[in-house]
Amino acid sequence: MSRWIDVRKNLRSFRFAADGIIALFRFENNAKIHLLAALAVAVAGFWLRLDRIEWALILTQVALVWAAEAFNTAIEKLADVVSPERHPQIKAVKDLSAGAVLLVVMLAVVVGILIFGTKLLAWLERIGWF
Ligand SMILES: Nc1ncnc2c1ncn2[C@@H]1O[C@H](COP(=O)(O)OP(=O)(O)OP(=O)(O)O)[C@@H](O)[C@H]1O
Repeated sequence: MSRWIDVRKNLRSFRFAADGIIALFRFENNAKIHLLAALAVAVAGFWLRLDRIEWALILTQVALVWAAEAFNTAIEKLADVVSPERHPQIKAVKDLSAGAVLLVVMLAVVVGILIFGTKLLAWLERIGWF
């Protein structure tokens, strides 16, 4: 009788997924920028002492941006295999996919401003800037 959960198969899938994440941050320029941005946000988060809910919101935004970038990269690679030559539909597919990343990034910036903006203002007030 086959086992209900094949742990070895799960572990193999996990390794392939990890390979995908490593390739994303190793070879994709935009993903590298998003990684650096997330590191900067983490430093700012520790510096401004975010609370648990704020960390949860920020980390959710980081995850959304990274996941969107990974999906976009996958779609671009698939499109390049399906149609190495230029095609108007491939243009639409790639533009939509890139647009999805831009939407997520723009909303992440808004969330970042909402969270860090008030913290920064409070800090500036504390050090007597106004
Ligand atoms: N096969 C294609 N047919 C039509 N338009 C394309 C095609 N490939 C890319 N484009 C257009 O170019 C934009 C950028 O695509 P992409 O990020 O894949 O870069 P690229 O032009 O293929 O060059 P590179 O792969 O060197 O980055 C897409 O959003 C799309 O507008």
